[in-house]
Amino acid sequence: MTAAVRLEGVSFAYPDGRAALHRIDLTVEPGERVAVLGPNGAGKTTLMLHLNGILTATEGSVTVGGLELSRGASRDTVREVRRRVGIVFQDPDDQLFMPTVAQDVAFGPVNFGVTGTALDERVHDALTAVDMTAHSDRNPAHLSVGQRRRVALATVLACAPDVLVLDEPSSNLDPVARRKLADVLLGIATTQLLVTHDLPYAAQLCTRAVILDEGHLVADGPILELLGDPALLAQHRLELPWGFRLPATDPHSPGERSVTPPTR
Ligand SMILES: Nc1ncnc2c1ncn2[C@@H]1O[C@H](COP(=O)(O)OP(=O)(O)OP(=O)(O)O)[C@@H](O)[C@H]1O
Repeated sequence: MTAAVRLEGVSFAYPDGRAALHRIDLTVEPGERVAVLGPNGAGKTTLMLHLNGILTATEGSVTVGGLELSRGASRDTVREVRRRVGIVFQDPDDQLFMPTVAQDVAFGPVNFGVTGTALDERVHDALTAVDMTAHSDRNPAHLSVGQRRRVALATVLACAPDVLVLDEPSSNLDPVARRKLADVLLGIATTQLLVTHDLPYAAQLCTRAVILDEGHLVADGPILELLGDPALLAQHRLELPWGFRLPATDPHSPGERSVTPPTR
């Protein structure tokens, strides 16, 4: 089976010379949900930006569904990878720029050639998934931060990506929006990478976690095993919130996961 995402020996240094990734090897299979954890400055965002060609590895290779994103990759390759990989940035203002919510959500699919009824359905389904249909004619700039985050997610869902990358998806969401987002993410079979400091949310959504620290991938395994290792967490400035207990059994195992089907 072709990996959804494969990084082999990926190193990256910013133009000012700061080395941010060191020989990262990571393979994510189709349908996996992987949490990317680590302290501030660990390299999580840098890694994420390699998955659709915003940054290109200084050394090593990144492939998405078998397509390689090297420095010399053609425009067509980068465009196809950008169709396959949807990134939801932490700051929704990075991806909202149209006069209305509906136009913002339609922007991506239109760009990839979707028109007519298919386009209307994409926009409707994506806004339904994030519970924002009632706001479709509003100016995104007039929405609250949490509402803008939900619209930003809809802009990516509407493109039906093979790989969904989310940077701190739970920040600024009220508890209901947070729960509904979890339902949406658990209800779609898309491969997902979740970059987050919200360890309970990661445990709820992901089966596997990787820990980055100072640009090195220092741990990779079942998320409950990693989060259940206090020494490992302490070593990498990770902490479970006060009073939080990991589930005694794996909530992701068949029959035990509680998933509310998304309304789409
Ligand atoms: N544009 C840039 N130029 C130079 N160095 C950068 C740039 N962006 C990030 N860095 C550095 O690269 C390293 C990794 O940063 P990155 O943003 O990937 O970390 P992160 O794990 O996402 O952190 P956080 O949890 O704080 O969001 C840090 O040392 C950071 O200072």
